[in-house]
Amino acid sequence: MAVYTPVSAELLAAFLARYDVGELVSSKGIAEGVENTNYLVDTTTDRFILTLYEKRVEGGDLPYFMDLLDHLAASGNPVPPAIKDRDGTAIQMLEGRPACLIQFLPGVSVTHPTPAQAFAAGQAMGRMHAALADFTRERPNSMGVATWQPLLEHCGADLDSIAPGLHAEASAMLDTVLRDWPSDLPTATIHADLFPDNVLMRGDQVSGLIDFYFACTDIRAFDVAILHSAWSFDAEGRSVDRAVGAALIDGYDASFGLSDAERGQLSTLAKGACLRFFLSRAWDWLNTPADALVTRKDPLAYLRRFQTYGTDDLFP
Ligand SMILES: Nc1ncnc2c1ncn2[C@@H]1O[C@H](COP(=O)(O)OP(=O)(O)OP(=O)(O)O)[C@@H](O)[C@H]1O
Ligand SMILES: N[C@@H](CCO)C(=O)O
Repeated sequence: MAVYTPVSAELLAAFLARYDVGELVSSKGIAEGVENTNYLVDTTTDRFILTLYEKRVEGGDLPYFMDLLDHLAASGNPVPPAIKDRDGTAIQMLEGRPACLIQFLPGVSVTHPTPAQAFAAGQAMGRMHAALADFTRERPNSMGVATWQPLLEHCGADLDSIAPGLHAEASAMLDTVLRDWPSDLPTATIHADLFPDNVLMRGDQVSGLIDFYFACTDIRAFDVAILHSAWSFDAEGRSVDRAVGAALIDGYDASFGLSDAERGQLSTLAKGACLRFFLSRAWDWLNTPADALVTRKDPLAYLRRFQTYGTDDLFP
């Protein structure tokens, strides 16, 4: 369960008193997620998500994320803007962490996406990219290609405690990706973490896109590659569902589209996506505090995906 920072009922009730949202009825730590502390909060008027920003989210980046959400919401994308208190402030401090009260969106995250759901997710990403074409703010990717070598070095030989020989294998993965990484593809604002658990669905329709805290300026097609690597494998990364993968790309093409140059680099971008999530998971595996209520995610699930992108042509 991702609750790094416990919030008492008394403190939460006092926090909510800043807003016109009624009084606290109940709150519950949310099991999903590894990055931030999230509570589901019910008041006498509505349901909300309370997020306390933890390790990888810098407080100084929050105004960028809030502007991005406001921009997407204004253009009809199903994203949850932060609620403003009576003074018009969205970004607060709670238990020493930056915190926001966020609109709750209905829907569920799918665990085993169908091609129809994958099409809808690809289409939703395309609509998001279309809406972001005139979003002018920029943020470097804090988990982008330039960070992978230092992160690998920080993990160091400890990687071998996860699996024997893992440090050497990860170094070889990095060499491959850095050798092939494209430098001439269009950059734009991307979500950079659009996993199935960050897409809320009702049936085959997308009802919410959440968790924009890795959003940044990077190669736009990298977002599509991240989507592909996250959606078209089983959780352990052992088997790939080509129909789901193809549906993601078809959905994206239906609402935005890839150029031939972007399409030709998807395999390299997908390997980069695997390396990024392998490294963040490996770092967390080695460094998660013993008392954190969080379920660590398996880094090897992304090593296996990387291997599959290396052997199979998943973007014919
Ligand atoms: N606005 C929202 N509406 C409904 N549910 C939400 C909302 N925001 C978050 N959630 C729920 O909380 C869970 C965790 O949120 P989120 O994905 O933002 O956490 P995280 O720790 O940043 O996760 P991740 O590991 O994906 O980076 C989601 O899977 C979803 O169930
Ligand atoms: N979505 C990521 C967590 C964010 O870094 C993962 O599943 O590893």
